[in-house]
Amino acid sequence: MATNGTENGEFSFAANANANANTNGGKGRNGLAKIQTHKKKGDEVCHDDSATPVKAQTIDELHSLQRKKSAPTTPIKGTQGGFAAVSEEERQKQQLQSISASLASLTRETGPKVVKGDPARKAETPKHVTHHHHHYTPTLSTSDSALKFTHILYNLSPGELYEQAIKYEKGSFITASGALATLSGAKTGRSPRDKRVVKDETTADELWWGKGSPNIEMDEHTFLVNRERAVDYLCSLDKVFVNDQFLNWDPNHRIKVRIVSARAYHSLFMHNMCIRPTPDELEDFGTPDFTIYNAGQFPCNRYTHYMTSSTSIDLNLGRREMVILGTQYAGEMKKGLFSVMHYLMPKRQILSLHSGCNMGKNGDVALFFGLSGTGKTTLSTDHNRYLIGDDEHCWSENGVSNIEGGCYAKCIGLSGEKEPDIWNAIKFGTVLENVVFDEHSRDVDYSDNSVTENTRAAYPIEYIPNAKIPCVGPHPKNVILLACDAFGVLPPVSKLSLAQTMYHFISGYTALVAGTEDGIKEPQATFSACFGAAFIMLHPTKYAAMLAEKMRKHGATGWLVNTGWSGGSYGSGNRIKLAYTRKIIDAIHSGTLLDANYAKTEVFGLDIPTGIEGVPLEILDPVNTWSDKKAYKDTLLKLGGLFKKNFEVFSNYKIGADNKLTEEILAAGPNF
Ligand SMILES: Nc1ncnc2c1ncn2[C@@H]1O[C@H](COP(=O)(O)OP(=O)(O)OP(=O)(O)O)[C@@H](O)[C@H]1O
Ligand SMILES: O=C([O-])CC(=O)C(=O)O
Ligand SMILES: [Ca+2]
Ligand SMILES: [Mn+2]
Repeated sequence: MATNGTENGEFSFAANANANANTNGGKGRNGLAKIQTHKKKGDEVCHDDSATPVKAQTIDELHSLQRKKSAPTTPIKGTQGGFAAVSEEERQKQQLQSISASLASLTRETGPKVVKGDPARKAETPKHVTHHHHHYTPTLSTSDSALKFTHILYNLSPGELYEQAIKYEKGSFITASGALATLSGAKTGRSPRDKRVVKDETTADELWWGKGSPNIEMDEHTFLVNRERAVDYLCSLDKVFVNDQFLNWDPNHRIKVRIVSARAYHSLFMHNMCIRPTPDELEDFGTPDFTIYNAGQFPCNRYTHYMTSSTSIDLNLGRREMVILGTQYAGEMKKGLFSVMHYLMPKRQILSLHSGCNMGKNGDVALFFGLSGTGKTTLSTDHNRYLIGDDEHCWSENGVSNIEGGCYAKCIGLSGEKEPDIWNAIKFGTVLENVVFDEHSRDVDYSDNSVTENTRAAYPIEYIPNAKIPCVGPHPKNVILLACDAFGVLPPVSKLSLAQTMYHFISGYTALVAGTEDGIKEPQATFSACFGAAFIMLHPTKYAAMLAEKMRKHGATGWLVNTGWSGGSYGSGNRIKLAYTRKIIDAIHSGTLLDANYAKTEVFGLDIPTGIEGVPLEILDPVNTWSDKKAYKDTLLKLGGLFKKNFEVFSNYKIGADNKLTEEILAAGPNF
């Protein structure tokens, strides 16, 4: 035995100490006391750990053991009648060919060379390399871009996306509750004035264009210029994220979407917001019905026709493609796809709705319409009811279905006491946009609007404990129209006739408070047809007629709920307590409000209940809560006038089969 531990020419403190331990009773050669570990009887060698040895010879080998090779994302289908199905190798090749085809430039002969996997993992040599070839004969012309590989990070899991975000995207952090905090860059909300739709022979006739329409026209050629810009940008990167997912829980009307993006944040956001395919469904995915090219970090070219800023969100219904340039706000993808559904679904006699939706234990379904910030997510997330969805739905002959696989909740002022289900959904896997947190504890301060007022959480719907999965339900019984009336003159709740429901649906009113920085501002009335004019593709009366028809057929009751101010306008009154609004909503669901006694209000002619359990009597008629009665009347007339003015453009349109409903709707507005 070597005496100084230099066996094999190596020096080891442990070996040295052990050797000494045997010869001089615990004293090292230099007289220092040896650090004594448990000395087992009869064991002459002192081990510094008794665990079983690691099964690796090198550090690299050790690390390679840590990650188990996962089953292929999509398992190989069983063989049928002795004939082998497509081999895994072949299937992977086809999938990559499809992705290369998606990313193909329209002016060069081949799609990019794509390879699966993270370029950072050099050890893993690319196995499946694919080039997409157009059908004409390739020429020998080539470019630098044709020589390089683009790595495809395909349907990554939340864990993988967290790591990509944290390693490569500045501003990505794990919060104390496990969510991924991200920044969406310069844009923290949607850019409706930069959203363009290709006007071609078909869409020129089908879509709503002109005054009031959200569809700003662009031509096909300009679309292709922007598409090429986005595709070239994406292919120039070392890696892009590709998500293949679904929209719409109604299996007969499911839409396959592919999202190509440059950021892990975008991939995780869409992973949460769209419906996640099972491995089997992914295997049969084939060609997507719609593709998004999100090159949001790259601006559009101001020399390109139609471009008025560095942002452009372009929809081409004919090509079934959307291109995003110059905005990283993830909501553009969500709402862009919603626009597509607002086009595709009505073609199939299915009504698409900007609404939340939930269902009681007895199967009674309620829809919650309302503009941004009026309470769709907050009120459809109800501990006593099943959540079908918080924002986008379809109403077909078979009932309702959620379009999405996740929720997108506003976070400003969020508290665990007031909104426990949303609070608890902000955990591992959830994307938290633009929030502020403590740099050490990573506790989020939901009251902090330093980055933006529009802080958001995107989480899979199953993070809400009583989510109804699959997210479908029977025909709605109640249709609740939410308005956040910062003027404080609309009653907290009123029961609507069918004509009134249509009037308020087409009006799409809310009044939010403009920026609060330079002191108190006047409430700003917003009218947005169908409570989502920014996303509709056809004329509002088309959707209104479908809603009226469905409500009549299925005997649904309409309600108008003011989740805004009481006791005065913004500045003197206060926002109605969420607890009271919840009591009102409870009474609608249970049916007790349907049977209550009602009184009519002046100007708007609304039927207001004379009592609701758990809600102070005096707030039910807003006139009681204003100390200055004249100011109340003036404000009421002012708002009534705004409604009238807004509705003028709709007075020439026929809604439904005959003129009767149209006349009733026109008469159902404010009267003074
Ligand atoms: N009485 C009330 N009723 C409903 N919401 C209230 C009330 N008082 C305050 N709020 C707050 O208003 C906000 C409503 O936002 P919510 O996320 O539900 O909007 P949304 O209608 O889903 O909008 P979006 O379409 O933009 O997602 C929440 O922050 C909620 O806490
Ligand atoms: O789309 C968004 O950014 C948020 C949202 O739900 C809406 O505005 O209706
Ligand atoms: Ca919402
Ligand atoms: Mn919304």
